[in-house]
Amino acid sequence: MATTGLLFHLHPTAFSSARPQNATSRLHSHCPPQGIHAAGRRCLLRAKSSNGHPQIGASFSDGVLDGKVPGGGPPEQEGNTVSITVVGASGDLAKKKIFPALFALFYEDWLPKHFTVFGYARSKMSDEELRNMISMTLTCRIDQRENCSDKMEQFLQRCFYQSGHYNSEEGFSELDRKLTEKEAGKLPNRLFYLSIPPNIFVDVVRSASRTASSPSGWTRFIVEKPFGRDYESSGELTRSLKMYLAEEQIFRIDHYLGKELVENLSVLRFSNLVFQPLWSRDYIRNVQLIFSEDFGTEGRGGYFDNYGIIRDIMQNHLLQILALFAMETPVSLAAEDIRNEKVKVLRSMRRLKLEDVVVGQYKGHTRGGKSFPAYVDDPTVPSGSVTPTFAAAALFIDNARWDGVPFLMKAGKALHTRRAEIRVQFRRVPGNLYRGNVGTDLDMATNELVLRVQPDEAIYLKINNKVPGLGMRLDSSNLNLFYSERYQREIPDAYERLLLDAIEGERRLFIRSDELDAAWAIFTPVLKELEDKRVAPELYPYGSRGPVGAHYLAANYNVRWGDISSDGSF
Ligand SMILES: NC(=O)C1=CN([C@@H]2O[C@H](COP(=O)(O)OP(=O)(O)OC[C@H]3O[C@@H](n4cnc5c(N)ncnc54)[C@H](OP(=O)(O)O)[C@@H]3O)[C@@H](O)[C@H]2O)C=CC1
Ligand SMILES: O=C1O[C@H](COP(=O)(O)O)[C@@H](O)[C@H](O)[C@H]1O
Repeated sequence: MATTGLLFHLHPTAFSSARPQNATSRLHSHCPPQGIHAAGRRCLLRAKSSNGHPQIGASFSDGVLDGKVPGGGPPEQEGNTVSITVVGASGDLAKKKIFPALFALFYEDWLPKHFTVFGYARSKMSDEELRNMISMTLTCRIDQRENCSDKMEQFLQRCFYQSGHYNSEEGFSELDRKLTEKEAGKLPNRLFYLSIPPNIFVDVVRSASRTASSPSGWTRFIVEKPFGRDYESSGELTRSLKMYLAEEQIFRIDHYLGKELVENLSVLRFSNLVFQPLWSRDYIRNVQLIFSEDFGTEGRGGYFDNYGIIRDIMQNHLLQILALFAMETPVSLAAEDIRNEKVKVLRSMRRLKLEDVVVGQYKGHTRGGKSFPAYVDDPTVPSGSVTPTFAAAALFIDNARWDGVPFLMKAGKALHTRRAEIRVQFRRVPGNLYRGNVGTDLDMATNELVLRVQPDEAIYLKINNKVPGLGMRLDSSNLNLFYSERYQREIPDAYERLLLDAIEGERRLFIRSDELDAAWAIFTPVLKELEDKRVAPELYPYGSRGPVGAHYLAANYNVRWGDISSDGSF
């Protein structure tokens, strides 16, 4: 049995109201009266998207190649089917994220009524073996009214496997034959998820687009990062992909854009009047984008050494957040309007200079009798590597809104904590009546807005407050929005949102090629300089707070990292 040995993960918030009310019905056959689900998404019978707006730009006229409908397509209809092929199905990401996300979508009734999942890789596997492999990482949002194992079994029965080489048209022709069989005469739409190393992206796109494109529905490709290593190689990759695909068919994924708090950034900005007048150089002193992980590159050193932390995290995840944070108000919530604004702000950014960057690399460390390895201890990392596992950078946007405001980024592996957050430090209160009551360091007494992306999603605003009593003493307190307290529902994984959007043709959370060009233009010169000069990274102990150099960099711009309190602790 495929379900033998299934791991059932019980989620405490499994009884969430986010689930469609009628759990036994499917979206296609059972739409709520207004076509809106409890979770705020539109019913699949209508064109829908994760921004809750009808899709503009997902139409039959989109990027038509050879008379087909490559990346666009009609709204979901009863006679349609979607086939999702995970290329690189035997790999880490597929097992860890993609199959579990597909199952979560199925479990929550977000997938179309008729769908098929295929795994494709070189490894030899039967359908049954694929199902066994997938079942090891599926997690259930169990509610007592429903049997999780039934749902898993239903999902697994829709999963199949095709073995083949990545540059093999025969392999993909055979996949095409099996897809056609499963599609059972319905209008076929096909999504390929390229969960493979980047050096074989183009091989797969060439073979799959030639031999396994949908004959009459849409065909889309989700491409995983890295999208090149610099401006030139990224451009080369884009040109190669576009030899076989229209831009509308390419869904460049940055999974940080699928995270709940990142998705909420625009809501916070554009639907709250209180923030709108404050969102500029007039009131904001600096913005900090902070990413840290409490583990090293374990197992991924081979990949990582060719990229380093700036390419792995800053040039994509943190820069994407920055663009959403700093962009002007888009004309609408339509994908192209948002992406146009992101490109504009990215193109207004100054090229990053070497003097505005600090790099670090973790070294071995023993704590409490336990030893933690150095980055260069990883057998897949070349000895003497100077690849940074930590970086801090000061970036600037040369436009009217943000002129002179430092946007500080900090990203590192093997630090003391796992965290991702956005910190907005506001200016001092002019002529503050209470300056005598807030201490000598007036910068410490300014307001700070924090969006904690993970873990424990939260938004909080640091304010000065009177300590109750007859005296006049002020302290710094937080106005808190802790998600776990406010919303009794499980937050979906970023890959769930992004997969659903790709199925629905919603491109808002995917990276357009001109965005990518603009992002690389900011970082490429400094990356080249770091490599040409073999700049030695500052070593920091595994599990520490990272290189001291990050503090000097911030101090150059009169900034103090917000994740470190006045006594030096976090
Ligand atoms: N893992 C992660 O956490 C993350 C990964 N990514 C990106 O997602 C993609 C997939 O990542 P991941 O699953 O970790 O990758 P893997 O290294 O696990 O590779 C996926 C599959 O590709 C095949 N493969 C691996 N190396 C080669 C090679 N040199 N030539 C041909 N085929 C190969 C293997 O399948 P077989 O041998 O069966 O053909 C393997 O199972 C990458 O682009 C990665 O950068 C992005 C974010 C996070
Ligand atoms: O893209 C990547 O992201 C992960 C971190 O993702 P998260 O969702 O777990 O925060 C990172 O570990 C990896 O190095 C990088 O390639």
